[in-house]
Amino acid sequence: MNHAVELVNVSKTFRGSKHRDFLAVNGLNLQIRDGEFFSLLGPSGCGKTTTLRMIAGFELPTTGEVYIHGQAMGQRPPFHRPVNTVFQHYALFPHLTVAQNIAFGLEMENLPSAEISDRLSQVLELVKLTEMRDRYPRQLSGGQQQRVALARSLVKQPEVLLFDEPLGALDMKLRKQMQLELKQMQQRIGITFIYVTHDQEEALTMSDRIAIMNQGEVQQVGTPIEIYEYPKTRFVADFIGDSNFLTGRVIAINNDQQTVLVDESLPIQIVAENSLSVGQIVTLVIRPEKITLYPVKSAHIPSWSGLLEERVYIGTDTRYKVKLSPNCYVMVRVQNWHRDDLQRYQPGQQVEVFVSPESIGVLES
Ligand SMILES: Nc1ncnc2c1ncn2[C@@H]1O[C@H](COP(=O)(O)OP(=O)(O)OP(=O)(O)O)[C@@H](O)[C@H]1O
Repeated sequence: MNHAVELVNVSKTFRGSKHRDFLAVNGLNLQIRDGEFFSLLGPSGCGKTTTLRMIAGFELPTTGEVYIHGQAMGQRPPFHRPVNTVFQHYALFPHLTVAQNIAFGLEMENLPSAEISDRLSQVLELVKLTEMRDRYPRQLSGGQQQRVALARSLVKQPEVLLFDEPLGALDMKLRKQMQLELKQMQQRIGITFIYVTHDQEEALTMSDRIAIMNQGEVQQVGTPIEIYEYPKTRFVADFIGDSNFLTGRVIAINNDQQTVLVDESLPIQIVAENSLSVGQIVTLVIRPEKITLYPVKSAHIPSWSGLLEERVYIGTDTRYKVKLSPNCYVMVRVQNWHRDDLQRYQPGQQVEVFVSPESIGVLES
């Protein structure tokens, strides 16, 4: 398969003061496909920006190699790489119009004016700024300024576009709108986007695939559905969305269903991808919204009995805290379909807690 970008065993150590070195990126192997919207997601300081800067050529790896369309980048400077970076702080020239800002890079390359004009009109159309071509940056909204910054990169026709938290400065509503616009634009032009963000919802909304990073290492690479529904590590399950983590011991295995005992008194059926053995200690990952509450026990539905201790109304959903045993609690999220649902369960009430075996993740621990 043709990879747009490949990182082979890439590490970056920064020399600190008093010879204290800092390993910001540790033995990264990544393959980013041609035409893919790929995000690097992780908490502050996990090495996302450093990884992006090594692809762009602003930093050189301490070890390993970056390949772009099969070519080793070695020590090539940024302007000799077929990539372009869109930053959060888009420095538009205040004294140049939208069109002049976008065409600036092409003029520096001394391209023929007919070609500049053609490419400019195409890109203006693409980012829907044709009507605003003669305005100055101060006459534009934040979102429009961001589109000019994007157009300025697109007009250079890079094979790969790199984004470092490009929407960080925008307010929530505009940010959401720009997320959709960016995604649609990427699909229209079909080039590879590599996108750095610490915002999980943003990554889930826009990406074809996501790499979750922590402390300089990739924890998991997958589609948004794979990452959310099948987290492979506790870090991923905790970082993306909310999770209940329950420690359990495998007590029985029959066919593809296993029975796990949680907190030594609460049996539950699970379906594990990997083979488990009786006696093994595992961590169960249960998303709060995968849990169903019932007011009374049913003979047909296996459930845990619990005491509803807390209820928090959060608009779209209500969040409950249910005590299953003296040391074991679960958080439950129930969607507020009808206004009547809001009063259905009261703190102090006994409830039944049900989770389908297919909805339970298993981490071996
Ligand atoms: N030039 C540098 N010199 C020394 N340390 C650096 C340098 N650049 C980054 N680091 C350190 O490397 C680590 C990774 O930084 P990086 O900017 O890649 O993280 P990040 O995941 O992008 O975080 P953020 O979301 O906060 O930007 C951090 O601990 C940072 O302090």
